[in-house]
Amino acid sequence: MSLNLAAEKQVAIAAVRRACVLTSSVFNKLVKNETVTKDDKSPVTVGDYSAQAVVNTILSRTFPDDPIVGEEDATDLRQESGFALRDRIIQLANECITGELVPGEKEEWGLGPNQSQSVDELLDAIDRGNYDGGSTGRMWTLDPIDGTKGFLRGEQYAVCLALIINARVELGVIGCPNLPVNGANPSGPRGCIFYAVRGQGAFQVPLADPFTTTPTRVSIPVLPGDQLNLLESVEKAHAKLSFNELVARELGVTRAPTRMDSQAKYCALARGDGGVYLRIPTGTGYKEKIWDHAPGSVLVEEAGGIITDSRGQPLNFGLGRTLGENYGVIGAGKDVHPRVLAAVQKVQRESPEEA
Ligand SMILES: Nc1ncnc2c1ncn2[C@@H]1O[C@H](COP(=O)(O)OS(=O)(=O)O)[C@@H](OP(=O)(O)O)[C@H]1O
Ligand SMILES: [Mg+2]
Ligand SMILES: [Mg+2]
Ligand SMILES: [Mg+2]
Repeated sequence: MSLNLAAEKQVAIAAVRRACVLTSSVFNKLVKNETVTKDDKSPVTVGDYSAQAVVNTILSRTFPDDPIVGEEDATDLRQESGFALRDRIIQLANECITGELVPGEKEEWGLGPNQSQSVDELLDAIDRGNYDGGSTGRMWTLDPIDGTKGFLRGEQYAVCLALIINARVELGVIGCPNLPVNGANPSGPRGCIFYAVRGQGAFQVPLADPFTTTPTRVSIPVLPGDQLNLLESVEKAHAKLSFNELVARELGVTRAPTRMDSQAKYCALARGDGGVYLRIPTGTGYKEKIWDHAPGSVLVEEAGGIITDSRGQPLNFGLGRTLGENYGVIGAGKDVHPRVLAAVQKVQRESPEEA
């Protein structure tokens, strides 16, 4: 049964749209000391923190009882060494949240021009993302900037938000400020939002034109010789690209893969720009985070695709902040997915050193 979730969808799209405007403008103003390295060596910028503050503030005003699993937390910003960064984040978040309504947003979701939030309010909003997750009830999951490395390079990144109810992703919204609106015209206008409510289909809407919504579908290969376009990570540390080469060979794919940061890969798959999402872990024991896959998975499923791990198991969003025992992610259209899964498993059997 499909849930309605009309209000949740509108709030989530409005919040993601605001965060996209914020992060695009931050990119143009970013200076060197506005990026810090987290304990796991990954980068985080004033853009990530302020986008999480904005989205969490909007969600908390509308759905005050819903917990949020967000990527970032404000611990570093509460220490004296983080005060300069903190002040910049507060300024950016307040500018964004008190700015003009974004189209499609209702008055009561945003904050008025005189409603700047205090430092504590915004740090607490960031920390609303500290929920541990779990298998029951409602929770949101937020990646304020997915693909921070892509963001810093001026390439693909995404603002990603999903609503999970009883461990099932029911709503996903992904904003891609740098993704061409038309995949067939890469030099054309950029910036789009993708969204899906389970049972209601998947859609794309340009960031600049919120009233032109188009349904998206995964592509269906017509001829047996049709070349699949593999969508892969950019960072070698995130996915084993040599494994992907063996899978491509097994599938008879000779065209070069498309490498792209972030859940923009799921969006490309959902609108038929790519044929396969393939992410095989590098064997370091890294556990995938739910915010890196929740919105993308419902989007692709609603666009007619299938998402599993490399064993063919569904992704389990009910185990906490990570996907736990899921190993790797394979996404593709219904007809293609079984072929890719078989190819992955064959390579795992025949080249165990790669698996
Ligand atoms: N070691 C390792 N293995 C797998 N995944 C990792 C790893 N380290 C980080 N991450 C997460 O990867 C997120 C970005 O994924 P991408 O697919 O965009 O990767 S890539 O940048 O294109 O390679 C990235 O998301 P963001 O931190 O939001 O950018 C991380 O959550
Ligand atoms: Mg990160
Ligand atoms: Mg991420
Ligand atoms: Mg992130």
